[in-house]
Amino acid sequence: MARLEVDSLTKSYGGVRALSETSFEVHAGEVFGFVGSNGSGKTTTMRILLGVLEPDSGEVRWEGSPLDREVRRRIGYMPEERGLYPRMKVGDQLAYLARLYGLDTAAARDAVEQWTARLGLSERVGDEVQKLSLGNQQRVQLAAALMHAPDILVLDEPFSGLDPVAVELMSQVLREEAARGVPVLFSSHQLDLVERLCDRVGIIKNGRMVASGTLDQLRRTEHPQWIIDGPSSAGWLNGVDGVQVLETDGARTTVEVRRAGAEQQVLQAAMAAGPVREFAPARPSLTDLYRDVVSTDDGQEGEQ
Ligand SMILES: Nc1ncnc2c1ncn2[C@@H]1O[C@H](COP(=O)(O)OP(=O)(O)OP(=O)(O)O)[C@@H](O)[C@H]1O
Repeated sequence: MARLEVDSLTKSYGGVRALSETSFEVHAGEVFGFVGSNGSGKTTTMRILLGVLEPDSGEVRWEGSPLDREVRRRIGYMPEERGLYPRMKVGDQLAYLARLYGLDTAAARDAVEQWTARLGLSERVGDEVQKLSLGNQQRVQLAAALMHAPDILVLDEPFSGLDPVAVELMSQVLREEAARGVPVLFSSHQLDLVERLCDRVGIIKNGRMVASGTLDQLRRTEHPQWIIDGPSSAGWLNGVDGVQVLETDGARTTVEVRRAGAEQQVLQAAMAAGPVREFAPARPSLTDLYRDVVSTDDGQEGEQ
């Protein structure tokens, strides 16, 4: 299957190490969410993908071969610093970019019409970009990335600052592009949105990819969590070894099980103390998983 492979990228800016052996893959037809704190290396990775920045070592491959100029022309990119000409009209701007990507005049006109309609910009085609709201400028930026029906989509924080309707529209468009077979890579700090939209997620910390996979793969941690809705105060747990209480809220208790099979003893202890209404594995959200992964002290803090 076609895939975009980011293989062991390392990059420093002077003395600042931005990326350390960062690796991950985005498969054709999947939406991949790239998350990490400010300054963790997402934009640097994307710029290397685009070829505007050279890595110190490592490479990026598409269908098994290093990315060359031809493949890079087939990438649709939405940069973090939105690169539109403020005084140019929306339609002219998009047509101009489409021509740069090699479309002829008629194909460029069709692409402008198609994408301005799809992104709710038909009424704005004749307006100068600078007269649009920031959210609408972002829609134009997405249209610009899609003009040439790209083979790969790379979007740096495409959702930041969008209202819920625009978020929904952009999410649909990204899913449609993935359904067309395009690998879609985007960065975001909106973890609930990433959880809803993505097939797989990569978490980067201090320039290192510290976790990647589907949500279920990320949830399969060494220490599963269980929720018990039953006897209150969790005092009944005293005496069960290999279990840590993470949260207790009256009758509802969440525990982390650190010894294989200990959850059965948790259940027995709970039932011995009173009626149990629910006993189930917890499904941590991406926000929970992210907090765990990012707060783990891996000794890399401050590494140069
Ligand atoms: N042009 C540059 N010169 C020097 N340092 C840089 C430059 N660009 C990025 N950095 C540093 O590299 C590290 C990674 O930055 P990068 O912009 O890739 O992070 P990011 O994950 O995209 O952050 P954000 O979520 O804030 O956009 C940071 O420490 C940043 O300060």
